[in-house]
Amino acid sequence: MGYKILAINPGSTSTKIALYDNENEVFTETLEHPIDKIEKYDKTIDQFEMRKDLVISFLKENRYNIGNLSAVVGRGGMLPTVKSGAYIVNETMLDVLSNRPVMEHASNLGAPIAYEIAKIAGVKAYIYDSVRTDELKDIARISGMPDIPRTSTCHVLNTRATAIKVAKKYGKKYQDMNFVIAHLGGGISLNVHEKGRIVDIISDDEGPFSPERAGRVPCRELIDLCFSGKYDKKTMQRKLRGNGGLKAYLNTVDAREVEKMIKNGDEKAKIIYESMAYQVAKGIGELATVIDGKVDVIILTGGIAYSDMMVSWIKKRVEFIAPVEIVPGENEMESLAYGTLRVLKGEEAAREYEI
Ligand SMILES: Nc1ncnc2c1ncn2[C@@H]1O[C@H](COP(=O)(O)OP(=O)(O)O)[C@@H](O)[C@H]1O
Ligand SMILES: CCCC(=O)OP(=O)(O)O
Repeated sequence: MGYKILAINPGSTSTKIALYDNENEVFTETLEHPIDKIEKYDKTIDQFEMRKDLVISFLKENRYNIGNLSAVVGRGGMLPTVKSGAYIVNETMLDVLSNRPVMEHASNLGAPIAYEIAKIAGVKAYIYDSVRTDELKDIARISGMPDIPRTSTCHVLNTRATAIKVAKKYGKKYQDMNFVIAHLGGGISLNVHEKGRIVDIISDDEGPFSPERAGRVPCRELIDLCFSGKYDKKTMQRKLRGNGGLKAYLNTVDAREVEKMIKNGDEKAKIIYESMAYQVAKGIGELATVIDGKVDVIILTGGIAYSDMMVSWIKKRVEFIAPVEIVPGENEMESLAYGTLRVLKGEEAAREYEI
């Protein structure tokens, strides 16, 4: 039987949608949202109607019959804590994402949009491998400041699907291998998978800077800057996420642009870009210690893993730990669809969300 799955992935300035017929992609479309339109909304959830209407209009204009869908899946948002895999979207989840998400993030719109479209189709809506999947070991939760325990926020969707793929390539089960994975996108995060469980992570504010994020910065100076009176809270948040990293140093979030600058002899661009590689390598080394160095494979994934320059810089520092596999791209639409397909086929169970 052919399962038809609609995947919805809201990003900061676009909503990606994709239709899958079993494992086969029927189409992927990026619905762009001009920044001036997005900026007029106070909270992320306020963009719900606008983005949902755009998705439905696109499907109607292209004569896709919503009634034919078997399931709809959205990127899982900033929920307090969830397990890996699939959850059925329910009213409790929608309430949390609408009224008290852990953080403002476009992924908070994934479940509500999926839910509305699934309602029209008369099928279930799911989220899969939410950014807030938290399987950390207790020892990983201690931060050094009791007020701020460590929790897990990282690129679970792509990294877990990629690890499952690489395990297959090695002729093994994901649950039988250990991976350290770096997702190199507009934001960078790393995680360590021990026998099928993400036991520790380095989130996008604990480690390497990235094209648009500052990563870990010296705390004392950060506090001073926050209280300097120079910046309001929103501006400080944007310095960490949105206007940090490559954007702050080189005024672009496009790694390809940075590589052009380097090829044209720009020394500043070179040291900044190489420092990003250096920090990613440091993160990989840090996470290797979590599993006593017993790393089967290191994986580099995300858009910047297309870059030979970046990959070679990271590889030379970490390949003494384990073989390095490169799986470029963010692969999120496929990961959402394949995860949901496993649920529809009965290979995995979907959880009911509760607080
Ligand atoms: N061939 C490439 N070489 C270097 N960087 C690339 C290449 N293709 C995409 N990128 C970079 O990947 C980043 C986006 O990563 P991606 O995982 O696709 O996005 P996001 O995290 O925004 O979803 C951008 O900085 C982009 O410049
Ligand atoms: C690191 C948590 C997930 C996240 O920030 O995703 P994006 O980089 O896609 O915004």
